Amino acid sequence: MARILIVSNRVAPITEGQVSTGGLAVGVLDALKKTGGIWMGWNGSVGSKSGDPCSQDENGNISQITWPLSQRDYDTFYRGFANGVLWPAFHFRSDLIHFRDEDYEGYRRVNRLFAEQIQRVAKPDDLIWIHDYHFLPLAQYCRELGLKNRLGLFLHIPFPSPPIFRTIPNNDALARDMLAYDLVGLQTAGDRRALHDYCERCLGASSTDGAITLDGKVTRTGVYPIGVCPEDIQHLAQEHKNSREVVKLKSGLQHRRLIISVDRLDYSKGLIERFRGFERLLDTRPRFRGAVSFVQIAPPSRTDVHGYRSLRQMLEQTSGRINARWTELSWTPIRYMNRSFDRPTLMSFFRASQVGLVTSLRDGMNLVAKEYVAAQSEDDPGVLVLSEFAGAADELAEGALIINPHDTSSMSKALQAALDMHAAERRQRHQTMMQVLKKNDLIAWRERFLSDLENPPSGG
Ligand SMILES: O=P(O)(O)OC[C@H]1O[C@H](O[C@H]2O[C@H](CO)[C@@H](O)[C@H](O)[C@H]2O)[C@H](O)[C@@H](O)[C@@H]1O
Ligand SMILES: O=c1ccn([C@@H]2O[C@H](COP(=O)(O)OP(=O)(O)O)[C@@H](O)[C@H]2O)c(=O)[nH]1
Repeated sequence: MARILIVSNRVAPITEGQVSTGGLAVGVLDALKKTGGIWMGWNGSVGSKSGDPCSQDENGNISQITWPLSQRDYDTFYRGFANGVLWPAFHFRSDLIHFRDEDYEGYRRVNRLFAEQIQRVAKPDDLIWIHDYHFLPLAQYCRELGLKNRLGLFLHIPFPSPPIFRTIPNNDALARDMLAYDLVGLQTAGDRRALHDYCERCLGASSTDGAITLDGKVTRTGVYPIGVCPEDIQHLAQEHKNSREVVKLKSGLQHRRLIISVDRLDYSKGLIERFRGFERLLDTRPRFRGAVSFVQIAPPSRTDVHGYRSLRQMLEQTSGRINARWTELSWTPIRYMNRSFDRPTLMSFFRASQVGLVTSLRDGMNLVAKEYVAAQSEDDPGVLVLSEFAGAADELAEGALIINPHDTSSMSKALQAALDMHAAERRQRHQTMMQVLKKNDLIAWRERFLSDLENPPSGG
């Protein structure tokens, strides 16, 4: 296979022990470890000039080329347009859009800069795999610079329905530029349908199941649900099951049952709804009072983007209120932590719990849901309670308890059912989900996408 050049805004730290809390970085790193390749992107720091200094780090077969963003580019590209306009709209929260012309200009400027960085590194046969909403127009800029490589985009977040996509200023220009890619990959069939619908209805493109054609240019589309490496996770969870952190967790629980959730602190994850669902469980089913603890790990994310700070305040208020209402001298119902943990520790926490709770209001995939399942022991697995609005629900609906996070009472019923579920049913559900995770693992994700990128259908 050709050399792989990956481009994403967030690049995972490849140094052992450093925590990376976003699914894109976690998934791409694991996928790239097996084949090797080049990974280019932002180094996470704000400097005086975007793209300079550009540094190269080698780690095994992965070579990382990263650079800073200037304050202006960080503010306009990352904070302003990517996370203040595209992120809310793609997560069906047009009400949170904060549009400014200078942010859109910054978004385009940084996309041009990334195209120039790619041009410096790319060899003619490289397969260029670009990730996420930060780079909708990047292929167009690469083409303008004369790059002839195969260019693929994988969108990690949902694609909204046409009326919502249309709330994004300049939506038509963005979508047209997106069609400069050779292949656009999406997490679910629903996301792909929404992209096709928009291009047909609003751009006048023609579309078949696997391609969109506009002005004679064909863009292939595909559904590639990102996966995990279940065996690696099983191994991590098993290996760390008696680690210092797990011992601390268990001693705090004092043999109580554990419901666990792990998310970046983001309004798309349904954290307030989840706290209310847990409260309803305590309210309506007294036998769980003092008998179940809920641990919420929520590392802060995008703290300087509109909407995130107020969410944090609301969560503090809500968890504080619930705890003040129910806490006993020897029991605190919600342990809410604004910090991150490394993956081995998280996987061992998952294994030590009875319920994994994912309540996203919209989520591209939600790797935590898949990791939760993979980390369980086969003999005594925990139960996954999963929002129907996370991409993961498309694959795990048979084994998880599927909920609507807006329906507090059905959430609390699902929590009760999960806590009361007999071992035989838990094992059966776990097995069903593990089969899916093994079939659609991270390697399958990478190989299917890259093979479709490398081998266009005849005539494509
Ligand atoms: O880079 P940040 O701004 O700190 O945000 C972290 C990442 O969040 C998003 O992750 C998504 O990708 C996951 C893997 O495919 C998927 O499971 C999840 O549903 C998505 O929300 C974002 O898409 C990434 O670009 C960010 O790096
Ligand atoms: O303290 C933490 C919290 C999360 N994660 C990882 O961050 C990723 C989150 O990905 P997900 O797809 O669930 O959501 P995203 O944050 O990308 O929207 C998962 O691999 C988690 O294991 C982590 O390593 N440490």
